Amino acid sequence: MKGTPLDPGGVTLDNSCVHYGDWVLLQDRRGRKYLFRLKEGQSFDHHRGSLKHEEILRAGYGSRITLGNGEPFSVHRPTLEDYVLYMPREATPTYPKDAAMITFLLDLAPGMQVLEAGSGSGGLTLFLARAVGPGGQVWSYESKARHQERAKRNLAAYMDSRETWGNVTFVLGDLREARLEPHSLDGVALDLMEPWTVLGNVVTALKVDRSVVAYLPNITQVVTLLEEVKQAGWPLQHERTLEVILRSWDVRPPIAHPDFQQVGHTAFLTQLRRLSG
Ligand SMILES: C[S@@+](CC[C@H](N)C(=O)[O-])C[C@H]1O[C@@H](n2cnc3c(N)ncnc32)[C@H](O)[C@@H]1O
Repeated sequence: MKGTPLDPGGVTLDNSCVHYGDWVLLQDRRGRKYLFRLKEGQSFDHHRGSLKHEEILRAGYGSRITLGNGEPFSVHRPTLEDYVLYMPREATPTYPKDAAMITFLLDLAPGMQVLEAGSGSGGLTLFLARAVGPGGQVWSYESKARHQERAKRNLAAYMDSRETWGNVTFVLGDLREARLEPHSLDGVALDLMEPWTVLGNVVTALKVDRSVVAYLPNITQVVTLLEEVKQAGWPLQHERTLEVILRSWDVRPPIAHPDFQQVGHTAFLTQLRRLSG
């Protein structure tokens, strides 16, 4: 219907349409995923046969397609989770379940200003950029040029085939030495080994009552972080430390049980909230 939320512009929205240059995710019947971009004249090669990119383009997103030997694949537009899990990396990206929870703990909304360090491979950057939207801003600090380059390329490649958000500023440098405007940030996400070394610089830039979330693989890091906060006397209140436990199931009746292979531990998320003191 014209003018409804389903068709805001009065035009038919076709979500299945794929173009050369777009990202495509092929999924086999066991759930294995293959991420690549469609290129004219190229083929997708699998140990059971190959598929011309042209055939995938004609089939479109949301379709089923078969290899010459009958092996079925479904064709999808990769989600942000797919993209971050399968994109090239220098540093290990924040795991998507944790990146999603970080945007939630920071209570990010369109138009907000958020800072992160380090950029790494740009995984968390993408989640933050999507949460604050085109009217917001992500300041992404990274001390290693090689990592920053990878993050920039991953971001550009993701945006390429989509609307450009234009809301990420990459800064090459150590966050400890950054000159940040006081009370300018709605949130800070730290995915680095020693977050307590940058907190002193970040705390004054954070607006009162807003949060810093640190992503820490080891509980010993969480303990050190909380000790350092206490010792330094920063006006930060420990809100909570949590793990995001994701347990997938294999449901193909009569089979129905948790998957035998699971993602075990990734990291702890520690949320600290800025007080006015
Ligand atoms: C685990 S990676 C971050 C991964 C990133 N969150 C992602 O999703 O791709 C940690 C990064 O922090 C950077 N780093 C460590 N200490 C830093 C500091 N003081 N200032 C800026 N970057 C820092 C490292 O060089 C590394 O690239």
